[in-house]
Amino acid sequence: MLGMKLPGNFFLVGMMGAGKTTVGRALAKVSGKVFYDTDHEIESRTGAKIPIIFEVEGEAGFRRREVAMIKELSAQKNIVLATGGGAVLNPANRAILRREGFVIYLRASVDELYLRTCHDKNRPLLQTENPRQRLREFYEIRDPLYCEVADLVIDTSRQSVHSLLQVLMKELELHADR
Ligand SMILES: Nc1ncnc2c1ncn2[C@@H]1O[C@H](COP(=O)(O)OP(=O)(O)O)[C@@H](O)[C@H]1O
Ligand SMILES: O=C(O)C1=C[C@@H](OP(=O)(O)O)[C@@H](O)[C@H](O)C1
Ligand SMILES: [Mg+2]
Repeated sequence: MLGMKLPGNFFLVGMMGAGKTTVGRALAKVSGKVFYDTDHEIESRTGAKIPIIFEVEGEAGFRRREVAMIKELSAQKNIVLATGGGAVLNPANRAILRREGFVIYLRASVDELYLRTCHDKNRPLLQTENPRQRLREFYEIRDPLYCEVADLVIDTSRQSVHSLLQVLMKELELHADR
């Protein structure tokens, strides 16, 4: 399984805490692709962390940077790209992701997403009095959008990153054979 060559780009979508960044980095390693994370690229280009960008430019400013970054990165070949959870809200992003690569939706329950994100202060949209409720509201809106763009849906609840990777590689091999 290690080092398996699979063609094209893999794009990871899903809610905050789904594991896009973590699983994406590991997937790039085993599939021999270059890893990018839109949030990390935006941070390194601006020299500012996501919460600061939200504070200075608002969510709208961040979303403008996000769509520009997705356009730029998705033009590359043979990459794994972890998107931010809100990327699918923009129809332009959905069209690009569908067109330029194989889209993997990492799904998780709201309870699990909450447990994975509640100690992290770097997600400005969850810095509210009731982050679990916020996640629930986002899930309602976004789950259909993730499904709309996905070529593959993987349930990540109660699955370790290691076992997810094995499931993922098996599924990707099957898809590559088709
Ligand atoms: N399958 C998993 N099981 C348990 N914890 C996970 C899993 N995937 C990711 N995590 C943890 O959840 C947190 C959020 O993961 P991250 O990769 O940043 O998610 P995302 O990029 O989708 O917001 C991290 O602390 C990560 O280690
Ligand atoms: O869901 C969202 O709207 C966001 C998700 C974050 O990325 P992760 O999904 O990697 O946490 C980051 O892009 C920003 O805080 C907004
Ligand atoms: Mg991430």
